[in-house]
Amino acid sequence: MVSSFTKQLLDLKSNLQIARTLRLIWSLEGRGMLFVVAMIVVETAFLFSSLYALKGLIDIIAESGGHLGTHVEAVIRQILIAGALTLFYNIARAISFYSSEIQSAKVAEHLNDSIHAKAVELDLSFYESPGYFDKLQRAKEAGDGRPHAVLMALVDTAKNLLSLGAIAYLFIAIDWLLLPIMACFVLPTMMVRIVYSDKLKALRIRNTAIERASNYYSQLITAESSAKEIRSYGLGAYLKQCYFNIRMRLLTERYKLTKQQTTREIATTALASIGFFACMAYMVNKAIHGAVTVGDISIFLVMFPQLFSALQATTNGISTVYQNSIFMDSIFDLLDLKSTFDDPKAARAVPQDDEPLVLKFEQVSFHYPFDSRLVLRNINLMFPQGKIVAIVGANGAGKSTIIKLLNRLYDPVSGRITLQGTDIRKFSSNAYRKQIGVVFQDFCRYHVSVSENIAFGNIDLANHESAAIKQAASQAGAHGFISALPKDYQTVLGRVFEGGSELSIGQWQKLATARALYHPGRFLVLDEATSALDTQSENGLFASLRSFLGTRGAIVVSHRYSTVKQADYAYVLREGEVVEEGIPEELIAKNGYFTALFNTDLIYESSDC
Ligand SMILES: Nc1ncnc2c1ncn2[C@@H]1O[C@H](COP(=O)(O)OP(=O)(O)OP(=O)(O)O)[C@@H](O)[C@H]1O
Repeated sequence: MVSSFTKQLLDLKSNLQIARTLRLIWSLEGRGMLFVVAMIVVETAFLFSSLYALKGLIDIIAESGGHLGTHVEAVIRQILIAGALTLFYNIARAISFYSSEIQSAKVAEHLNDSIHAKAVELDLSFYESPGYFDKLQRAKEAGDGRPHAVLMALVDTAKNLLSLGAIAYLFIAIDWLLLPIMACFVLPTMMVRIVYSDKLKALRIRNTAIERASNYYSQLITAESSAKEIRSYGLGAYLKQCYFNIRMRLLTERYKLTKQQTTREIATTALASIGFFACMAYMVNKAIHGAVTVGDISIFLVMFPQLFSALQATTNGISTVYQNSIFMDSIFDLLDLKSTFDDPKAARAVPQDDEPLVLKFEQVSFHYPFDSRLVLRNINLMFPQGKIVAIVGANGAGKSTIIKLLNRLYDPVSGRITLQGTDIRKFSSNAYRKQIGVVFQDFCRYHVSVSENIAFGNIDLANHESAAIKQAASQAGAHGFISALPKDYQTVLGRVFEGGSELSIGQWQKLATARALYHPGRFLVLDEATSALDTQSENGLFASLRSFLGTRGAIVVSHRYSTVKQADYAYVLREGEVVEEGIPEELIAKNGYFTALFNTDLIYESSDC
């Protein structure tokens, strides 16, 4: 038992996390926290002074031997002192409670902000790693209240130690023997608590992975994204059972431990009660012989439960500090992650002149961060501003990967991507990305207003002109359905918020296109941006694409010939390599892989003619 307690105290990693947590709190809310600590000390001082004043009062009453008349003044003075101290104690307690709540909320907000800043700062490769998700999930699970919990547990422990010191002083003042006698009877209960809090902590760590599995099932059962399939495949009962089985496994282990703890605690608290009565008998015996006063006995009666709870709170406090430090570990793990690509210290300015820009892939090869398989091999591509360039290929050929590299979400493993002859790694990634508006294949549906959905395309703009937003929507073919929404451009979308309107997948896709068109970049990337559009909408978009592109360049990924044939140039990708390239009509004439890819479309086209 003792070894587990000392193990906790000597656990170096936990100690480092506690120190770092305190440094974090200090850096965020140092003064406020000092105030909280000071108020707690003041509160404790008032509590024990008021108790001591009460003891004095009882002693005066007892000494008067039933003739209070001669002691009235002393009694009134003592009552006033005890009353004033109790009042000050209550005020100090209220102030320390209020200030600690405020400080805790402030620290929690700062911490949430840091976690969000880290999630935004890290590059996309982190989202490929299950390890990152584990860290993010653990940090989120740890909760923003942990630093405060560590601090409060430390402060409470200090406060309880102060109380123990004050109680010990009072007991010694009555009779020093009381202290060792009670320690013998009370300590076993404390030990049981320490040992079982340690065992509970170990159980929690052991079961983290199972706990996550149960969270996964719970999320699956309740999420909107899985609601349709769960109903149509009738998966509800099965998934519910999976969740239940895991929870039962977790609960059974927990119950077993709690049961053991309870039986041991019953025995040790019985021992503590024996200790209490032994001390009482000892005190009464001394009182009979006039060695202690009635005030001493009264204060002993008041102090004994205080001693018990202060000891209990001290040991619990130490356990809480260490348990919370494990959670802080998860938060610090996340905050310590470093982005894998750093912007250059002296970043080049992205060319702003009117001269048309050219983006180039030069001998680019690439594999994803956690997969050594090359998905692009020595590819050369050219995207000039003012032209529409198509990238075509079968599923898995590497088209979307090119778009991710183009947007500098990853860097090539060899070769380079250039803008106007300069390696794009020499620009700041934010400034570079401002040149490219993208509709990703798996675009995002923002559950905010229609206007915001479009304005997100150029969030740095100070004022969003509603005419410009409408223009982007019209170009994307979205204006019609937006006008029919209850509050047209001010309608909140999705079902996450009260009164939101849901769109069809095709309508969401048109909105994503409007967002990219609203983007100020000189290139527009459409990665299968019309996959959910009806033929009429798709034809409408591409028929006018060239006119509203103006001087911008476009890079279009599509599986439909009707779209690809609008391009000035096309690259044909097969298993990560460019196997054909040229003007679409010439590629058809070649009758090679390009023609094979669009065979069915071509048959339809010719039958339409
Ligand atoms: N995050 C990833 N980690 C590892 N491999 C990936 C990742 N994303 C894609 N891949 C692999 O890279 C290859 C190219 O994928 P990519 O998404 O670029 O294909 P695509 O041509 O866009 O296909 P589709 O037409 O189906 O959209 C595939 O073999 C795929 O398995």
